[in-house]
Amino acid sequence: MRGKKMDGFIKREQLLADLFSRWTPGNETELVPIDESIGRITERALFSVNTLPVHRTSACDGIAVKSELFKNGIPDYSIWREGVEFARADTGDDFDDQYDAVIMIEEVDLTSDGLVKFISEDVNVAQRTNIVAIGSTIVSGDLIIEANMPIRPSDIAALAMGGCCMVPVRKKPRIAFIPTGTELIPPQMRPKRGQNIDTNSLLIRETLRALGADPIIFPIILDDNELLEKTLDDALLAADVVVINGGSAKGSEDFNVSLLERKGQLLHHYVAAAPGRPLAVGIINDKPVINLPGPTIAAFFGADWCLAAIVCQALHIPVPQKESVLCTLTEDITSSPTMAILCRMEVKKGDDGYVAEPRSFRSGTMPTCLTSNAMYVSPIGESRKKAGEKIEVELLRGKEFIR
Ligand SMILES: Nc1nc2c(c(=O)[nH]1)N[C@H]1C(S)=C(S)[C@@H](COP(=O)(O)OP(=O)(O)OC[C@H]3O[C@@H](n4cnc5c(N)ncnc54)[C@H](O)[C@@H]3O)O[C@H]1N2
Ligand code: MOO
Repeated sequence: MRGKKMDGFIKREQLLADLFSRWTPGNETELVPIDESIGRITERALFSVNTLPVHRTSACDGIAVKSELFKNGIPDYSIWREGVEFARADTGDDFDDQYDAVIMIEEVDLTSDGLVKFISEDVNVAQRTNIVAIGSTIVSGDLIIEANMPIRPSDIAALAMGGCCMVPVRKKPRIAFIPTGTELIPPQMRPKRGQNIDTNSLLIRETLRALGADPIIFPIILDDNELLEKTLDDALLAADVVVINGGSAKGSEDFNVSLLERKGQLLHHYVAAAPGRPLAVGIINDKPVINLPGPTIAAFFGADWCLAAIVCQALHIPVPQKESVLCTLTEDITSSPTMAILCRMEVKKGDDGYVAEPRSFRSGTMPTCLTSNAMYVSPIGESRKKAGEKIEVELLRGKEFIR
């Protein structure tokens, strides 16, 4: 009996390289208001149109004075009046140009009738003492942020300082996702015999959003060749990339790969990565079309290595790297030397550093696998890892949540 075929498949890296050599993502950009720019990717380097401070300001809470009066030490201040010989000037305040230095408030007492007293004789005042110079925060023409950078809250503050209120960013790639399968029902319904819950529309929608794409989620499409073709045509009109989910293997209703072959160019079917070996990629009307395998964990892995790379290529950014930690493996894991095999892991704090417990997608329930906090992908060539061995696993949830 012929079992599962596990060799002769293309490696993930080569599949992506082949796709990217045949597909040039668009260079579309748009201007977004600064308050909607979080997470977007800068299209070009951005420079300040502002100079701040516009005029010199006080560097501390204090009183502004004329430094020339202090040439010979503290002058006779007994008749000083606020607004004449001195003025209040707190941190960041502008003040009248007759003053050119600021004395910290801790050095003086201000009386209720507007007089001032120096607390100590030991006060040095020179021109520009405690003064923030014009343009010392930012100068018109200064670089604020480079091109192809994701915008964070502190970047937004820098853009605001520089007067960049409409931000040129890369357009979010529109990724159509078509869930296929007559057996599928939405999560709000109770499954009956022969039915299965569509988990992947939500899984992929949120994955794509987090990657910076604009997902277009189609309704569940029955396993009907004509309907699938019509939906694919609609998706190609609406999106930059199309993902058809399910129907990727060899079942009697697995139409999608032949559809892809018929309508465009099929580049690869089956990849040296599991779960999700039957993943297919092709090009139709110069747009990538991915047939992502149906099982939830296969869709997860395919999204993690394939869809993430496609979105990042479209956004001109590198694929985000996950934080990894070195762990001691608690159980043997077997993989196939010809395949990159995903094993979800639960990383815990052990007596002697972190330990990683395998959460197999074959044994155990799926939620323990899907909600686990880490993943390990066996490199090609590796067939086994033994309990007690050290392995580097990638975290899927912050280190601070490891228990
Ligand atoms: N004879 C063979 N059978 C299978 C092979 C093979 O090489 N030869 N490959 C297996 C592998 S590996 C995978 S992975 C799956 C791929 O399945 P398909 O992409 O063809 O998906 P379907 O047949 O439509 O469904 C399989 C399974 O997944 C569920 N599914 C589909 N869509 C969703 C969704 N949106 N949300 C949740 N679950 C979904 C579907 O209900 C089925 O249970 O094929 C193996 N078989
Ligand atoms: O065995 Mo398949 O590679 O995805 O689950």
